Amino acid sequence: MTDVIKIVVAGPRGRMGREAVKLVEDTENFQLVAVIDHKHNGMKLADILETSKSQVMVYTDIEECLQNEQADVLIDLTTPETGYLHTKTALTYGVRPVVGTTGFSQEELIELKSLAEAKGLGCIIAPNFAIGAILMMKFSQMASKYFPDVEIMEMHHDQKLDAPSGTAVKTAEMIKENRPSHRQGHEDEKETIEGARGANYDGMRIHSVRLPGLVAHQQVLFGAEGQTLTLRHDSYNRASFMSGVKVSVETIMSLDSLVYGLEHILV
Ligand SMILES: NC(=O)C1=CN([C@@H]2O[C@H](COP(=O)(O)OP(=O)(O)OC[C@H]3O[C@@H](n4cnc5c(N)ncnc54)[C@H](OP(=O)(O)O)[C@@H]3O)[C@@H](O)[C@H]2O)C=CC1
Ligand SMILES: O=C(O)C1=N[C@H](C(=O)O)C[C@H](O)C1
Repeated sequence: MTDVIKIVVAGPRGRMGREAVKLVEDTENFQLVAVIDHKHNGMKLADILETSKSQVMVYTDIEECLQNEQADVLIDLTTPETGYLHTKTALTYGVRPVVGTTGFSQEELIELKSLAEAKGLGCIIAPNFAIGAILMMKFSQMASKYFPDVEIMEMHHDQKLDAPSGTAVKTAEMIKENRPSHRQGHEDEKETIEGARGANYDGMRIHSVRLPGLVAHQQVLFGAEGQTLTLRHDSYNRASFMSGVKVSVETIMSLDSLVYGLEHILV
C-alpha cells in the first residue's frame, strides 16, 4: 500500500485551487490536512467552498498552518507575491512545495533553488501542468533549431495577473537553449504605437492577449523562407492541469532539490 501524502492547498477558492482540492479529495493516497486562504481564518473548508464537504481548517497565516498541521506537501495556486512567500516558508518548515503559481522573477527562482538545495527538499515549480502544453514547449524547442525566427502568442482569460504567462516565458527560455541569440524583424523597425511588437526576449517577441471567454492558449509561430510552422496548445478547462499536479505531488516525495518545469519529471 502507498504511503498517504498529507497536503495543504493554498488558494482553495480560486479557479485552479478548487480543482486541486477536488483532486486531493478524490485521490486515494492523498489527504487534505488544511487550506490557506487570505480570508476566512479559523473557518472550515466546507464553509467557504461550496464544492467541498471537508472540515479541514482554513488558515490565513502559512506559518500558523505549518506549525499546527502535519503536512508533507504544499500545493500553491495563488498570486506571484504570495506564492513566492508560501514556497519560501514551506521549505523553511520542511514541507515540499508544488507550485503552479506563475510570475516569479529570476532572482526569486534562484533564491528558492538555493533554499531547496540547502534543505535537501524537493520543490516543483511548474509554469504549466498540462501535458499538451509541455509537449508544445518541447516541440517548440526542437523546431527552433531549424527555425530560429519565432514569435510566441499567448492568450488567456482577462483575470490573469501576470504577463507574459509563465508558460510563454518558459517556452522562450527553452527555445533560447537551441536558438542562436539574434534580433528579429527589420533593423530599422519602429513602433508607432508603443508595445506593438510585444515583449522582447533575446530577440524573440512574446505577445500577450487577454480576453473574457479564453482559458489558457498558446501559439508558437516559426517562419522561414517560403514556409511557416505553427505549434498550438489549448486548455479549455482547469481540469486539464490536474494530471500534472497529481504526478508532481507523487514525484516530489523522492526529490531533494528544485525542479523548474514539468518536462524534467515526465518520463
Ligand atoms: N501551472 C499551471 O498549470 C497553472 C498555473 N496557473 C497559475 O495559478 C495561479 C492561480 O490561478 P487562478 O486559480 O486562475 O487564479 P484565481 O484568482 O482564480 O485564484 C487565486 C486564489 O488565490 C487567492 N489568494 C490571493 N492571495 C492569497 C493569499 N495571500 N493567501 C491565500 N490565497 C490567496 C485568491 O483569493 P481571492 O479570490 O479572495 O482574491 C484566489 O482565491 C496564477 O498564478 C496562475 O497563473 C493557472 C492555471 C494553470
Ligand atoms: O493564469 C492562468 O490561467 C494560467 N497560467 C499559467 C501561465 O501563466 O502560463 C498556465 C496556464 O497558461 C494558465
